[in-house]
Amino acid sequence: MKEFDFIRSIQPDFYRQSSVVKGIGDDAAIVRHTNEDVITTVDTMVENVHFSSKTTEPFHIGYRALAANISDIAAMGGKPTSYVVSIVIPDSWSAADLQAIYHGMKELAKVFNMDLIGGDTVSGEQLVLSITVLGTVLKGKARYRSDAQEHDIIFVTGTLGDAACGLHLLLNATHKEQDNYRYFVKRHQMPMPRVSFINQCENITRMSLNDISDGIANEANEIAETSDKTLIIEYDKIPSHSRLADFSHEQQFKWSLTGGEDFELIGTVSEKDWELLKTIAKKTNTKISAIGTVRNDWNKNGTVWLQHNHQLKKLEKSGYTHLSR
Ligand SMILES: Nc1ncnc2c1ncn2[C@@H]1O[C@H](COP(=O)(O)OP(=O)(O)O)[C@@H](O)[C@H]1O
Ligand SMILES: Cc1ncc(C[n+]2csc(CCOP(=O)(O)OP(=O)(O)O)c2C)c(N)n1
Ligand SMILES: [Mg+2]
Ligand SMILES: [Mg+2]
Ligand SMILES: [Mg+2]
Repeated sequence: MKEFDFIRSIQPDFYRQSSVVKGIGDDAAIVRHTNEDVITTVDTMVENVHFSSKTTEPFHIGYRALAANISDIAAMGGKPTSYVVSIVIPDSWSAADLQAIYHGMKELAKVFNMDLIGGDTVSGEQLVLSITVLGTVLKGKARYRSDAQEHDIIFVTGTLGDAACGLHLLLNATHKEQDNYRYFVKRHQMPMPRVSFINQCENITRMSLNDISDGIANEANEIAETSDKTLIIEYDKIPSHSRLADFSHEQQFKWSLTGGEDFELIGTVSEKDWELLKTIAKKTNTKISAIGTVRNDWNKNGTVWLQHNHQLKKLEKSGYTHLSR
């Protein structure tokens, strides 16, 4: 397929958002927002780093790349509205595979009423998919990692370690075992960012917030550092799916703390807002768990501590990192 035919084939027939003034078809896209702050985020997925032929069908490559970006919009307390896609395509990828990648993005975009408004197409050695998502939040109402305060309750949505367990199964287990643990495999391939929950939280006066892409050991440390507070997390309170108990304690420990890619939210709220947060979670069908508290301890601020087996140990920033060599 030629570049122009490809672009024509992925061009949307209509735009859902009235904010799109110009979509695909000019030198750049134009969106117009007058009453909201605009959120912009980009994440890139690279073959054999974020996905491989063993772990993801082309459909899932598109789906989870967009999900990862939408999750960052949710982590700012916003609503995703549109996305821009940059793709590097090796010769070996068929036209049908490329359509499937876009189909994966389109399916998730439909859920959140989002529009594809532009992108870039390049040929290269390795499949790379980079997505920029735009979103909106009421003026001045964005949620920052730096807003944790003393006595806050630390919460997480959903269950942790699921996606890492799914990845482990996809890389190491038989098809039969993968079928037996379809839930975990699906959590890796088709994560669902927590947009509806966070968009119902407008009456929570203050909340620090981060999404879990690299594992809570990382994300909790980011909250502790930027808020200059001490986070105390109780390991036994970290929620996990009941079937994670089929795996070893070491695996459960590693996946739930450092596995990443669950695209759940971790945040902190004041004690007085905790009941309201639980009500919102119930209304939006969101599992929510209190996993610890925030302290202001001058000689520990900027760090996270894990209460486990009657011991309090420093939880290092030990999740997934790039450029580690
Ligand atoms: N290459 C880069 N150039 C400019 N800013 C970057 C680059 N990489 C990361 N950032 C910025 O650093 C911050 C942390 O990025 P990252 O750890 O990837 O966040 P997340 O885990 O939420 O995706 C973000 O503000 C991001 O925009
Ligand atoms: C084939 C394969 N190997 C390993 C992983 C695990 N993995 C890759 S990147 C990553 C962390 C999240 O990606 P990153 O680019 O750091 O996203 P960000 O933190 O910027 O949102 C993890 C756990 C994977 N998803 N697929
Ligand atoms: Mg990132
Ligand atoms: Mg993030
Ligand atoms: Mg990362």
